Amino acid sequence: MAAAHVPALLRTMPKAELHMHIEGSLEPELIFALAQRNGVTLPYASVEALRAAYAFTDLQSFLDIYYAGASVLLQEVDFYDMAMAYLARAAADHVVRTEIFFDPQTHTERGVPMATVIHGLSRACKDAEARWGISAVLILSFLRHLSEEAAFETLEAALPYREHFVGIGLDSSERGNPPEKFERVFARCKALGLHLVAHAGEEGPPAYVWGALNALQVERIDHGVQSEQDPELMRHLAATRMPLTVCPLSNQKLCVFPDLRDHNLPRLLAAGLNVTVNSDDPAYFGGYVNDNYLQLFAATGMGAVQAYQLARNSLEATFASPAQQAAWVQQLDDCVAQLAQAS
Ligand SMILES: Nc1ncnc2[nH]cnc12
Ligand SMILES: [Zn+2]
Repeated sequence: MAAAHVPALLRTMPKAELHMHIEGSLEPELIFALAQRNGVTLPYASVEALRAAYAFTDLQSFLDIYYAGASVLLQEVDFYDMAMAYLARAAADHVVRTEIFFDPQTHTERGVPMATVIHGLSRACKDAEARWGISAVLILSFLRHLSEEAAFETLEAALPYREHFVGIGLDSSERGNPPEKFERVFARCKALGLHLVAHAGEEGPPAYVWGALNALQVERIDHGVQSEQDPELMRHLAATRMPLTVCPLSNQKLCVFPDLRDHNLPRLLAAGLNVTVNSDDPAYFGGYVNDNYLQLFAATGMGAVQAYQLARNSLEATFASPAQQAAWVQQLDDCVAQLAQAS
């Protein structure tokens, strides 16, 4: 396929998004609308002033603003509206499957009931599937700057709503909060039949990726870009085809890589790792999933072969059934064949 057709392929190919925090999809306009609806006073005078504060130096500088933004979410309809706005964008980007993180502790700590959070998000997932045909499921994420005891309490509070989420994750401040801190709660979740994923190797060392694999027994690594510092880990990730949910624009905005041109995704892919492309917190990092693909490919010069591989990896790394995955891969193959014919 000619290089000129690669952007069209990136835009239209069926893909899965496996690393997106729903609270990170809150656009400044929606933050202000929800603040007004709920009578919440924001420490920013306008949408523009809020957006101007999105100049991050590292993960923590982002998390401080991200948690402040989430403070406008109070009612079930707020969670519903936020998720529907994201799902409309994802469907427009030809996302056929999204596995959405949510951070219940960010809300329950402010007195919002677990049922309010989960019912609002879950209803949006169902309505989006009916309206746009997108398959959407939820992953409950524990905040790693809080204790394992707090994670256990959160799990207990969420279990009455077990049918509304497919797995659990681990996010927030990585440095100083190694995976081993959550070994027992992950073991309990595994026994409950939940899927397991964790952020590791975003800013933290390769030892945290090993910890997520060995102590937490995860099925995917979220980020994992620091794995490149450990050749043995690279060989292990390649040999096991462990999926890595990489987020290029996030890594650029949080200064993990100085520029998208320096991003190591092309090298990870060339080394045989099972890499996928995702948006992380699209409202804060300047783009949804197609923006991540388009900007990364423009910066690194990757082509159609890599585009196909990344989309296929994403579909096959979902928690959907093998038959469903195969049907999506067939859609991907049809899309590539159609574009090749037209070019
Ligand atoms: N990139 C990220 N890393 C860790 N926790 C997060 N929560 C939302 N986005 C995150
Ligand atoms: Zn993340």
